[in-house]
Amino acid sequence: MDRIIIRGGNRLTGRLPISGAKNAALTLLPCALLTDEPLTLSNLPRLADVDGFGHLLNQLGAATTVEGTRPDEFGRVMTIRAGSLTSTEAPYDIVRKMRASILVLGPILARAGTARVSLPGGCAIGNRPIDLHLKALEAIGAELEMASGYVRASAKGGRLSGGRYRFPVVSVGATENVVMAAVTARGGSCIENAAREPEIVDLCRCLVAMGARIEGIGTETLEIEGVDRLHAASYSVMPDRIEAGSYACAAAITGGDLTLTGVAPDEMGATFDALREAGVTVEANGTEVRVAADAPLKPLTLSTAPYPGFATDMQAQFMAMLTLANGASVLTETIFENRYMHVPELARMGADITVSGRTAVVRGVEALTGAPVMATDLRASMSLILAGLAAKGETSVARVYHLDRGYERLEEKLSAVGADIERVSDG
Ligand SMILES: CC(=O)N[C@H]1[C@@H](OP(=O)(O)OP(=O)(O)OC[C@H]2O[C@@H](n3ccc(=O)[nH]c3=O)[C@H](O)[C@@H]2O)O[C@H](CO)[C@@H](O)[C@@H]1O
Ligand SMILES: C=C(OP(=O)(O)O)C(=O)O
Repeated sequence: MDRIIIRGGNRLTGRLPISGAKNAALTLLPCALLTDEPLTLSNLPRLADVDGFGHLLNQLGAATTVEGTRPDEFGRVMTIRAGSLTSTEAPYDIVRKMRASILVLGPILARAGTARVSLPGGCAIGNRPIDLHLKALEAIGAELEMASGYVRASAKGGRLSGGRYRFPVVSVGATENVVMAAVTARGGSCIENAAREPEIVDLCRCLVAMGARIEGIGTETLEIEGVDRLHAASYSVMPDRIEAGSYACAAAITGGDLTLTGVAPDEMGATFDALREAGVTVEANGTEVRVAADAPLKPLTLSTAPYPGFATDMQAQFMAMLTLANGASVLTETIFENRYMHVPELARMGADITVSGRTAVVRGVEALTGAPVMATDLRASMSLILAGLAAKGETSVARVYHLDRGYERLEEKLSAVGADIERVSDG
């Protein structure tokens, strides 16, 4: 198993390219199941989850071809052609490893009139139920049956009817599933209290490029007019706002000066606001953003919330950064009940953090010290990398496969801007 070794203390400077967004890629890939014509996605990040999703599409009968495989290139272009579906089932083994596979439920059901998808179950960061995915699909004409850990969905008369659904709480995944299912329904749909994350906007724009009719994109009410069929399209995946935020924290925690390239600054709202509040310089110029810090960081009070609020996917990275702030910060996690697993690992590096329920109080310390630590989930892993970059001495981060789900060529990007970081394989 691989580990990442960091000898901390280097100030990061230079230009760092941002990849395509994992969380957009994983909802754009299943769109290919909605048409028998090819969907070409560019700026796809090279990540374990994207490869895994490609394999799932293959199992369902889609052919995939990939360009851009030169080792020195970032991103890839994948063309997916789902001429016909040879299977309508997403099995437990795949869904268990990659939770985003639940996002094939809506598209398979829309395309084939029936789908059988394993229930994902819990995961390290929380329970992650899918009841809202199912209720929203029911509202647009799905009939559901639960048996042996699977959900079997079918559309009355072989095609979804469309309908109205108001989410009781905002759900990114459930909004994605129901939108993909509704675009080819017989009638119209109205989805209220829909998630407004930029990744949902990316999804809707891709579907529109494929011939879907969607009004209200980027708002909490999506009006969808079902069309008989979708067609071929080419679409470029949006920049990864969480990767950009993570490297912005890397600049801040090392007192560095990084220019992030290939960013969509308008989608970075709460992350950049919080960095500025901490005293970090954030200057956007087109698709480039300079992030620089030269004074001790100020403490923050932050609470995670759906977009445009402060993203849960940034909570762990900010916590690492705030361990070195000049005072006490208060972080509240409102989306996932168990997303503080990085806390004991950061404490092993000298951080002073107290968790009580959903709230963590982070008291800034003078310095962190390197230590062997264990990654527990994707963003928790990044928080340990950030801590390691600033710590005195050597940090060894185990279970790097979590990072490989969401950060394209992390050690290469960081060493190019001055980090002393390497990946070692223990065989
Ligand atoms: C609103 C939010 O910040 N969503 C995050 C969530 O998306 P993801 O799609 O995984 O999760 P949801 O947005 O669906 O979950 C939001 C909340 O709704 C609850 N819920 C969800 C679905 C459901 O059927 N029933 C239910 O009760 C969840 O437990 C959670 O408390 O994790 C992703 C990966 O970290 C992040 O990129 C998303 O930003
Ligand atoms: C937890 C994350 O992703 P996933 O929903 O794919 O587990 C994340 O992107 O932070």
